Amino acid sequence: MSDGSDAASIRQSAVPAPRGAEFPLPPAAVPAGPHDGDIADGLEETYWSVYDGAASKATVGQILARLPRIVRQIGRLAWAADRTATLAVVVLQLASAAMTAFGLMASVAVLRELFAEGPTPDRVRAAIPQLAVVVALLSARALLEAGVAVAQARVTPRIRTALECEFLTLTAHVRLEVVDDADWHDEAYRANDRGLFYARQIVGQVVSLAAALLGLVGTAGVLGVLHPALLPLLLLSVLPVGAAAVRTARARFHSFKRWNTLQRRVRVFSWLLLERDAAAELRSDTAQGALLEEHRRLTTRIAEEDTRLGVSSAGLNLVGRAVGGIGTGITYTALGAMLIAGWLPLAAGAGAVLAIQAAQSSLTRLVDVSHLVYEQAMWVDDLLAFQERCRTLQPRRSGAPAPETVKTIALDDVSFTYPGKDTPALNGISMTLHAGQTVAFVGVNGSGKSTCARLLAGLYEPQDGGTVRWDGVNVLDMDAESLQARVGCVLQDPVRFPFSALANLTISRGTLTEADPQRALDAARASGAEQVIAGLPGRWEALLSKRFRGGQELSAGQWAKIAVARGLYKNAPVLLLDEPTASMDPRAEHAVYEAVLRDNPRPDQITVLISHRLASVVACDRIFVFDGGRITESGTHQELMDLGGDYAAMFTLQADGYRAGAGEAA
Ligand SMILES: Nc1ncnc2c1ncn2[C@@H]1O[C@H](COP(=O)(O)OP(=O)(O)OP(=O)(O)O)[C@@H](O)[C@H]1O
Repeated sequence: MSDGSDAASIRQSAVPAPRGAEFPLPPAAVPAGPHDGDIADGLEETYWSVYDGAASKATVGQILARLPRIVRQIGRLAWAADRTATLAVVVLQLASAAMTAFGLMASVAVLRELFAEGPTPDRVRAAIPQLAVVVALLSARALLEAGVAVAQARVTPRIRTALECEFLTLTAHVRLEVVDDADWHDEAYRANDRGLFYARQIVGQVVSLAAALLGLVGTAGVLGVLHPALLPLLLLSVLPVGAAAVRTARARFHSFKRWNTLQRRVRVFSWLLLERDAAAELRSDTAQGALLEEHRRLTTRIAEEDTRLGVSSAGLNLVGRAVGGIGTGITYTALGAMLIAGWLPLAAGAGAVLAIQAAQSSLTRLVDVSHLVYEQAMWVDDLLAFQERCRTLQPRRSGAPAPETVKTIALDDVSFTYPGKDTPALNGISMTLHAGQTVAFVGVNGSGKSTCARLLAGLYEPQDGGTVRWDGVNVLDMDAESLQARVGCVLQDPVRFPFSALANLTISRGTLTEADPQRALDAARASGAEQVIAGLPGRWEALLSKRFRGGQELSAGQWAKIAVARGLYKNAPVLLLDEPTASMDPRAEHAVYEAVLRDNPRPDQITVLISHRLASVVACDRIFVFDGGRITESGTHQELMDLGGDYAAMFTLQADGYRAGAGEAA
């Protein structure tokens, strides 16, 4: 051990020099939110709003050109989800459109009887059978539409469930380094948040689109039967209505985008004001007022946007109706001329008026829904493209399963760079670990310890030709997930599974329902989780989450013990402990190390311990010191102390701290 003056000089060399003045002062006014500049502008550019307002930018031609593909795509999804229900939707929808057309023809027949020569009572009596037909057809249409709604209600949730299951299966299995990629994460969030949501909505919209289109075709057919010259007349009447509907739909989508942007921002503030995790800090920072002020400012803007949208919609509707009115005026004038010229009987003229009105309302609906479908299809496309991408990012499923036991793991020239990073996290690491050994990884923050552990766990794969071999077999020749099943990992920030205490252990063996009671008890004893679980009402069955009724709250240290128990319960040939005791009290930490590292050495297990508290690694068989992604020193504690390098400097610094504290206390 070095004397005091040596320790002081080592300490001085180990402590990094203070940063120079190159780091600029922050501005005096804090930007209010997660995005600089104007709120709406900042949020509009976020990854998740990429397709918001797409329908307001697309031309009518673009929308029309895409619609058939969208309908085919949704049809395929529906067909795969439920063939019978999909077929029912199509057949019933067609039948309902036919009923509408026949209903119109029957109405013309009623009018013909009413406009015929003769006394009024006779004319009314003569019209009664045709009236009965109209009523029967309308009733049949109502029944068919109800049938469409029932079939649609069957198929829609199935599409959503099928897509959601596929989405989660694919994303939950992608390789770990993919999840580290911020772009992938953004896409996953977007697909989950929007794609799945709109996938459910779009089915109903496509059905409405088909209904509106069939309605339009049906009325055109009726007009063609009444008189072919009525068809150009229909065009004259519906075109201005269509143009007005396009304008209104665009304005609505544009405004919706702005509204949505603000709404998302408001949710951030409501979440912060409500969320349990933020509650303590919010109060201690006395920040409620500041957040409420921001919330109020945004909700005021939303209210303004709502009013603006309402006023502009009213204006656009008025213009639309005026334009439509001109079209209708021209149509009716032409219709009148045809009647005067005797081209058309009066009853057919009245029927034409009914048909034109029906066509106008079908067209308005068609324009509205096609904009909606166009925009929603962007999100659904996005989801499907993301799923395709995830299919190419799955772990290796070829190769033999990893062996149940391992004697030696050898890393040779292993390098690894995280996606999007320029500098490697690991750079030419070589080491050999033997069963029965406990090794430690130490080093400054960011030196590559956890990355190396994850490579050992098969969670990452070596790049640039480096190899990891289990008993001589390259891990790249093994099934990736079977390899991961052979490594128990306890991480510094363990997942707090909102399940029972027992399920929090069994999950490490891939099950929430089947337990090995003796193994669970042994793991709980060795980790110190036994006392935690014993103190819970319900013990093993206690639910570890306050989010649910009857759930229990654990402290960070208690969660750490559960996490260690989980790692031990896995009973794998390799156990990685990545700063598992950082949040434990000193006695609990000591107990874990005693239990895991000293009392319970397993000749068939390789244990890797990552720790910044160097007192806990003293007893390890070998210590690897990491710096900048390389191993700079390795050996036993004594060998490294004798070397007088970084490890000795760090160890002495920590030991000195305790000694100084003890001196002051004395
Ligand atoms: N998921 C990630 N994505 C991108 N870079 C990462 C990721 N995880 C770690 N890194 C980077 O890789 C380098 C090594 O990180 P690593 O977590 O392996 O260090 P460490 O020695 O375990 O650090 P610590 O002691 O702070 O836990 C660091 O520069 C870090 O910023």
